[in-house]
Amino acid sequence: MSAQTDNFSHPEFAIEIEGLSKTYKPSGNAEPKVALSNVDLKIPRGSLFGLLGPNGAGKSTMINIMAGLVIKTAGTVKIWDMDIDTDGRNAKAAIGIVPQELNIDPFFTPREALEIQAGMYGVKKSERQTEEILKTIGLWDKRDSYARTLSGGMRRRMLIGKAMVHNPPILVLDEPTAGVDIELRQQLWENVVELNKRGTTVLLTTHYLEEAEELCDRIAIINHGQVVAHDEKKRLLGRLDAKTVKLSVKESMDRVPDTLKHLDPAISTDMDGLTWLTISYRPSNINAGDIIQAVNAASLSILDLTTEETDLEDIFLQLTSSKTGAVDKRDEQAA
Ligand SMILES: Nc1ncnc2c1ncn2[C@@H]1O[C@H](COP(=O)(O)OP(=O)(O)OP(=O)(O)O)[C@@H](O)[C@H]1O
Repeated sequence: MSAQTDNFSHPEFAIEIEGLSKTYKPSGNAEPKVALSNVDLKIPRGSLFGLLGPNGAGKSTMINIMAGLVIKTAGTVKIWDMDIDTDGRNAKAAIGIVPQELNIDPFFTPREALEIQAGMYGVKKSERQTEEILKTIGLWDKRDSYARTLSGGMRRRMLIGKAMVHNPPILVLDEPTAGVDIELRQQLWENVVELNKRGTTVLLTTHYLEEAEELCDRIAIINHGQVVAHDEKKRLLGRLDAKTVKLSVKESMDRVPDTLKHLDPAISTDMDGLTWLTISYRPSNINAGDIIQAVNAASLSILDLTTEETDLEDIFLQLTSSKTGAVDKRDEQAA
């Protein structure tokens, strides 16, 4: 099924957040809790956007503000170009939220659950797309089975289906594969990618770095209520200026040759007795070719070579390890 874009315009950004802050009021003697602090975030229409962050970073607060469940302290939020303050009803209609908890009534079948949800959203019977949605989420065969007989992955898909009944152009999935086993996770990923291909803008929050790395085309990392990075996935991965090259050499060695000292290699010997040089370098300063040349120039014969790329985990750790959450907005204009 295609996202309902007919009744909506085609804004450049599916979601536009500016200066968004949320401070939870204290209960008792507790301190007020700043959950979001001056967040700017633009989510392009059509993207499969990953919002990553450690526990307590502010992801759920952001989603709950979009859903109208939490009242923001300051800032503006536009959903499909509609301000949640001045056009809340329409803004809400443009978004379907798949909650984290598997709160499904066990005595309804997928077909019934979708029909009831459509009724709650005031979708006329003639306009309901229950069959199409059930086919899209791969539950057509199970349409008349009680939810209690469905697997965790199927229930999760049923929740996605429920979020789609009013045909919103944006789907927000809060930790969609939490507690779902690896095989079903793969199925769900395929489902989400398919929805995105058909035009739905998808925003997902996740703890699983590999999920964001595999699925998302854009990623924002949030920490301590601030966006610490936001970029296309490719650029984000290319951003950490660090790579490692490992070379095995024919010669055995107990100290670093003088001509290689500037590369600061670590020397190790593997189980087969081969000598390995591990060299970390900054691609912006030197390339692997120069390193190989230097090793050859030190009269060492290279037998084998591997390089280690930066992955999202390196970036995530680098950006979220600081206590204050250093704000790095270098590439935000790319949004
Ligand atoms: N109702 C509330 N009252 C007070 N503080 C809250 C409330 N809800 C959330 N917080 C606090 O605000 C901060 C952000 O929480 P939030 O749930 O948005 O983070 P999160 O990134 O979604 O984390 P998680 O992945 O664990 O759900 C946390 O420090 C949390 O303890």
